[in-house]
Amino acid sequence: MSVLEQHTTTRDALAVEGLGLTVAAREGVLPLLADVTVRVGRGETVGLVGESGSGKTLTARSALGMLPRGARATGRVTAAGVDVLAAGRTDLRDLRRTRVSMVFQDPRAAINPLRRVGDHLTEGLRAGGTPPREAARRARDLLEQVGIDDPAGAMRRHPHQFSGGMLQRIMIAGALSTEPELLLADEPTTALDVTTQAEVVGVLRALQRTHGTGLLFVTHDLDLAAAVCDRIYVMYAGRIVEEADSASFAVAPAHPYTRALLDASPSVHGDQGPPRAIGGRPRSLAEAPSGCSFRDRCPRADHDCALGVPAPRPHGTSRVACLRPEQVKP
Ligand SMILES: Nc1ncnc2c1ncn2[C@@H]1O[C@H](COP(=O)(O)OP(=O)(O)OP(=O)(O)O)[C@@H](O)[C@H]1O
Repeated sequence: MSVLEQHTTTRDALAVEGLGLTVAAREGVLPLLADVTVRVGRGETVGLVGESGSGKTLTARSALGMLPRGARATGRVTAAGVDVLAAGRTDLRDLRRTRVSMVFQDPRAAINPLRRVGDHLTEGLRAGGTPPREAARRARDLLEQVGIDDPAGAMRRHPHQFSGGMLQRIMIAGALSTEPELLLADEPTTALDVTTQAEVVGVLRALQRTHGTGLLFVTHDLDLAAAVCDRIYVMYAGRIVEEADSASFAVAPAHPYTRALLDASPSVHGDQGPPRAIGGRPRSLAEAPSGCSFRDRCPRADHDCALGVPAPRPHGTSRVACLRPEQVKP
């Protein structure tokens, strides 16, 4: 059986199970991710949040088999039914072309400026065997769905003729053109102003729901994650430290790191006074202390936290990797 055929109707759009990632560096083997487990159901929106360098992008890219050069991976990554870490080049190419798409932070960096928008939008479909006329019709439909006026005219224009927000809408249309099972959106609105951000997120969510696509939404913006996602994973130093549904995430964070992130966020923490920056600086997995990686920045840490990496365990409606979780509010 080909790896492309290893699917059932009930499987998740994405299952990252115990993913570990290392790269060879001058100073030796450098760990980047450890025991990362992330699941995205079909049609579900799942957030991946954490400070810069926590491993969000590496985790998202693993779904496409886009690992850093020379990286060694352990664990299992199944995206749209494909065993990504075991898949060969052809299977990975097919996966990226039709079943899993990605929207990046900066649309201008992700589109060829010399090609017309229509060529960009139809290439995935044409590569999958859709006749050119049909591909063009589907692309115009999608442009209409993402709110682009005069879709036929837009198809003939070049990227520089659109604003950043409009171009990101076009990228979203392109990413969903092949009706993928999974969409990876890595900080898709960070480069946009706040009003445009809200519009683009609205478009993304509406289309994702219509198409039943699983969405992994990578962001450092907790407000946005809480507003957009069904469930949220919190990453710190290359590990998942908490998994929560978005309703309990903001009101009852379980991991002290999640609490600290919320306290540092301008508005999620509501009426608890001005934002408080997290003391110390974020660690990479390689430089994290032994035991719990967050313990040198954690107000609740004690000597037990140095003894080993806490295993994730249920806590209220969340799962948390902490020996001293926050009190869950009733
Ligand atoms: N090819 C590589 N070689 C060595 N280290 C790497 C490589 N790629 C990423 N890293 C390191 O792995 C860690 C996680 O990187 P990643 O890009 O996933 O973080 P992130 O959470 O997405 O951060 P940001 O929000 O800044 O994009 C960082 O410390 C980064 O420097």
